[in-house]
Amino acid sequence: KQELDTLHGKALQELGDVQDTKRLGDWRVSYLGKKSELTTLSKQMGQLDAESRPAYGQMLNELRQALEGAFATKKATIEEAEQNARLASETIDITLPGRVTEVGAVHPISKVIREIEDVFLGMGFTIADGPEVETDHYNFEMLNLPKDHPARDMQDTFYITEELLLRTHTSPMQVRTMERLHPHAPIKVLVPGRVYRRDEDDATHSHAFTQIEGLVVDKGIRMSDLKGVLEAFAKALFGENQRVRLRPSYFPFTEPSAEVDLVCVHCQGSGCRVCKDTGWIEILGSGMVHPRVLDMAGYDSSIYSGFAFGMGPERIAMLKYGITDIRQLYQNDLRLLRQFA
Ligand SMILES: Cc1ccc(OCc2nc(C(=O)N[C@H]3CCS(=O)(=O)C3)cs2)cc1
Repeated sequence: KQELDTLHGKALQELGDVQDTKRLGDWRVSYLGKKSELTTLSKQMGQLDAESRPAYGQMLNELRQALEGAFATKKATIEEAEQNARLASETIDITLPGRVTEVGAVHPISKVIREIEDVFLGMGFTIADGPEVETDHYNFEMLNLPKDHPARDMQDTFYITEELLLRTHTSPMQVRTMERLHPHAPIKVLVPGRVYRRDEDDATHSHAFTQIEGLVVDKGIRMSDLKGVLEAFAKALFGENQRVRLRPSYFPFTEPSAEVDLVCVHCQGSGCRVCKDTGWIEILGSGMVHPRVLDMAGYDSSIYSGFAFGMGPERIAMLKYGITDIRQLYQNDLRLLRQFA
């Protein structure tokens, strides 16, 4: 009896220290398994005298049941603890804020180019793309800028060879379009693209910038068509109550030529430093296509007429979004770019 009580106490004491199912399994093997003391004692029952055997057997069974019970309770406790631990680790706190996925943003210049393209697409223009490495022939000669013309040095040009250069405007692609569609097809084409200038890379100029030019050629195209189209463009981009003003100008490839002003977006025309107190801001250049340009490209200028315009999307973006320094468009400052997401 004494021996069994000691065994009972030892088993329960050890069970108290068991914390996980692995250790629990080991305890079960050592106290209830084939090689356990309990099993050994049971086997030795045969050596007992007959009259004390039933009582002893009874005590052995009670001990086994007690240990089995203690084991089952411990097992349930440990499993519950493990279950709770698992639940705790897998608990998702749904009140936590979501993880924001970083999204990019469209660059203000790209945004403006797309808006400008949409406006002219809506007016039935086609969008064309052309080579950035051009010939002197298409970049200058076909635009009424012969070899000795003084206007050439205005276009500080990156020459690659005597004949090859980086285009200084997107006009060559309009010439190519006329050559492809002449002598009769009407033309309404918009040519956005990168153009290059050699003059110093200062605060307001960059060697490479974007330009968008447009060309309309048909029978009976008049200056009023030019004004109407450009006014519709200005209203689409800068608001319905915008107005445009045409100021006489000169370009070798257009005659007459006109620079187009917008009512100052900053002061609505009352005058400020942005518009130098004139109330107007220049947004683009334009004019009726010079008859020689039409003839050289295969359209008979006695039958056909047309108008053309050219603008810088950087400048349009600056006006539209109130960006005062052109360099801000190239510094990739996220504080600026994020505003266009
Ligand atoms: C066949 C053809 C005939 C005529 C053409 O005239 C395109 C034109 N461009 C301008 C003009 O002022 N452009 C500048 C404005 C700002 S800018 O982006 O630096 C370039 C006026 S008329 C084009 C093609």
